[in-house]
This record gives sequence, structure tokens and C-alpha cells, in this order.
Amino acid sequence: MENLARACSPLDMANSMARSGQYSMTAARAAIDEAVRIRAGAATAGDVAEAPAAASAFSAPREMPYIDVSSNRIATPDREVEVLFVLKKPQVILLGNVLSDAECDAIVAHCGTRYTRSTVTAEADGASVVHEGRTSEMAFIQRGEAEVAERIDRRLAALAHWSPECTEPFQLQKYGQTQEYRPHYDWLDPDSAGHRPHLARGGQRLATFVLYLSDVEQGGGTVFPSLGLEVFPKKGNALWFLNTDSNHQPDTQTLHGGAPVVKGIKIIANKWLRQERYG
Ligand SMILES: O=C(O)CCC(=O)C(=O)O
Ligand SMILES: [Fe+2]
Repeated sequence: MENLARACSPLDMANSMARSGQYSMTAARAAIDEAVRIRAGAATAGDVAEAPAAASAFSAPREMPYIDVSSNRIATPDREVEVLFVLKKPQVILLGNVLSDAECDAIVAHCGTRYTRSTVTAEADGASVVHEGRTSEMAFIQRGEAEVAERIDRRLAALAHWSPECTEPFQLQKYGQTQEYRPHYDWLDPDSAGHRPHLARGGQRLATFVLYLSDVEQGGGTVFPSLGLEVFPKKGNALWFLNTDSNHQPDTQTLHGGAPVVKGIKIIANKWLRQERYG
């Protein structure tokens, strides 16, 4: 109540209540909505019963990263990118010519042999654990580590109108024959105890860039089972999708995965855009 009176954002309050570990996100939002209703009632001449029913405090749209797809070419400070397709809801955009072949090769070479078996975030305790649903290998490029990665970071930030500081470092994924990442969500689940510490560091993953760093001879598409959509890797292309709605709430239509590679090697770099500064 005191926080509402001081006009904190309801979503920030709900996030911090959830982060405290004492409330699930759902319980935090319900408690705040209830406090808003009581306040609205108190403000109407003391007659709570006749107070207008307050809409949820969470209905206001919040700032989102966005890509300008009003034409089929996008100028970034150092490269012209092509818009290959746009799916409007949920938003999925395929971009061409985002990276040059040389940039793809430089990023792959930079990671050399530093790959280890990929992990996922355990729902119970947030630990990084090996999972049969994700059989690829992974490697990270930390911020400031490689000039080529910095340049691409700036390009993606310009494309998405979002600060590079509010993004995770590049995560590379390498898939050999038969390797895959079964359908999953990229958003962090506010109601999962294991995801809460990750949410506390940078907030929700609002959007995903998948950069294709290699061509794949056969298989290895990025699939969206709820949308009937499959996108095949092409070196230099980037796939973008929003993981949440405009209120920053998880969108369950964004279920997606990496189909098994049949022939060749698939290498991608993930870039996740967060609500807040990350790291
Ligand atoms: O491999 C792909 O195409 C998608 C990878 C992915 O969804 C992820 O790493 O979160
Ligand atoms: Fe994913």
C-alpha cells in the first residue's frame, strides 16, 4: 500500500515481491491488484461497495524492444539488413544479411574448442543441469572479450532499439548429427523457484535473436510447434522473436526448438534481450 501511494510501478513491485521468494508472481500480482482496488474504494467518498471495479494494474503496455519492419530493408550504422518474413502474433521475424560470412567465421574461430555439453536451468533450484532434451554443446563470449562480438552487439542493439547493456552475453550452440534442443520457452517462469534468481538478475527475457553462424546440409531447423513454422539455418541470417506480450508477461505461443541435425554441423549464437541491465 505504501509503495502504491509512492507510485512505484505495479510490475516492479510484483517483481520485487516475487524476488523476495515469499510470493509467487501470480500471488504478488493478485495482492497488488487487491491493494489497488481497496485504495480506489477508499478514494470514493468512503463507499467501497459503489466504487468502480478497477482494471488490473498490469494492463498498461510497457516499453518493448522492436524492429522496424515498415520496409524490406533496414539500415543499421554499419550494414543493410533484409527483412525476409514477418509473423505478427506472436512476433517472429527472419532477417537476412545480418552478419557477413567473415563475421560468422570469426565468432566461431574465437570460441575454438571452448565448448562444453549444453545445460538448461533446473526449475527446482535454478542450477545449470545437463538435460536429454538439449544435446548440443555450448560456449559463451563475455562482453568486451572480442571486437567482432562487440560490433555485432551494437548492430543488434540498433536493430532492436534496445541497450546492449540490457542483454545477455552471446551464447553459442553447436549441434552435430542427431543433436537437438527439444521445444521449450526462452522466458523465465516467475512461478518457478529455480527461475526466480535468474529473473532477479536483469528481469525477463523479452526477446530472442538466434544468429545462424553456419549453413546446415540437412535438418536443424528452428521449429515453432504451436505456429506450424520451421526456419532453416542460413549463415548470416538472424531469427528474432518476442517471448512476452506488451505487458512483459510470458507468451506460451513462443514454444520453439532446434530440430535434430541430419547432416552437417549447425552453429548458432543466441542473444537474449532483458527487461533491465544484465550482469
Ligand atoms: O537451435 C535452434 O534453432 C534454437 C535454439 C534455442 O531455441 C535455444 O538455444 O534457446
Ligand atoms: Fe530457445
